[in-house]
Amino acid sequence: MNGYYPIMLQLRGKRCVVVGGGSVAERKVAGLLEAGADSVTVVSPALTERLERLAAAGEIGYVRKRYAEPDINGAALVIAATDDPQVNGRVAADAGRAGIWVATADDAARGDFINPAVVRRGDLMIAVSAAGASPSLAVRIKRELEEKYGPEYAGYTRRLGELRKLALEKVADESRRRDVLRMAAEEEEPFKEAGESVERWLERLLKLTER
Ligand SMILES: C[C@@]1(CC(=O)O)c2cc3[nH]c(cc4nc(cc5[nH]c(cc(n2)[C@H]1CCC(=O)O)[C@@](C)(CC(=O)O)[C@@H]5CCC(=O)O)C(CC(=O)O)=C4CCC(=O)O)c(CCC(=O)O)c3CC(=O)O
Ligand SMILES: NC(=O)C1=CN([C@@H]2O[C@H](COP(=O)(O)OP(=O)(O)OC[C@H]3O[C@@H](n4cnc5c(N)ncnc54)[C@H](O)[C@@H]3O)[C@@H](O)[C@H]2O)C=CC1
Repeated sequence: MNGYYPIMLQLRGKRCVVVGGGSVAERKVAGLLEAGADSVTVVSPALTERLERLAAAGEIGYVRKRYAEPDINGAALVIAATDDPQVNGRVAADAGRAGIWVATADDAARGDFINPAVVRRGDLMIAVSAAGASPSLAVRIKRELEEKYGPEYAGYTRRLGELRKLALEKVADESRRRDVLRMAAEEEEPFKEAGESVERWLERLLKLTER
């Protein structure tokens, strides 16, 4: 069994380098951009059409050549996604020596992290991993979760965030505040009340927690 520690990384302002420009690299780049990474550079002699477009639009940096060690200078995160296991191995070794977090698309054992399958609904993020045993299982479970947690959860999560901010300001009693916030996250029909202002929502929940 593989042990992994799940964390949510803030990538804003961090240099991310993807080595390789094929279909796997394209998926990894898309994931980095969705996560808000603002400094993504691809190193590869060739790019997919979509990566070409992203490079032309300035959304990603592009170094048109085969990988060499200096390409990962100053990186915080590196993903090796070429179709050449030897190149991926060199990237992993170079990054390892430089103390840079690295993942390899062809052999998880050589890297420091792996990418889970992800459902994003605004600030709500659900990540599924089988630690490399079966990417297809992670994808299947992601699809099931997409059905259960639809696009409406983006707005619901945003409102919960606003409610929590307001409660932190207005409800001094810690245990009552915790009750209110737990109830808000468990409301049976959270979307029925979507027209309700956050202030009214808080009032209603406070009434429900009155002894
Ligand atoms: C270890 C890991 C390392 C990493 O890449 O991070 C890894 C490794 C490998 N994947 C392989 C194959 C496939 N990968 C996918 C898809 C995804 N793979 C992803 C993650 C991971 N893949 C990490 C572990 C995830 C975990 O378990 O937690 C996802 C979830 C996220 C992402 O890539 O961002 C993304 C779905 C995105 C989405 O749809 O949401 C599909 C299905 C498809 O393409 O539809 C197939 C074919 C079917 C199959 O094999 O099941 C191969 C064999 C290659 C070969 O045959 O040569 C290896 C190499 C190996 O196993 O050593
Ligand atoms: N982790 C995952 O989710 C998956 C991983 N894989 C693995 O990922 C590998 C790559 O798959 P694809 O993207 O489909 O292959 P691909 O053939 O579409 O792309 C390979 C890319 O690597 C580039 N490349 C080759 N040598 C290079 C070098 N020396 N320096 C920089 N770039 C170089 C090529 O120009 C090309 O852009 C596969 O060989 C497989 O082992 C495959 C499927 C899923």
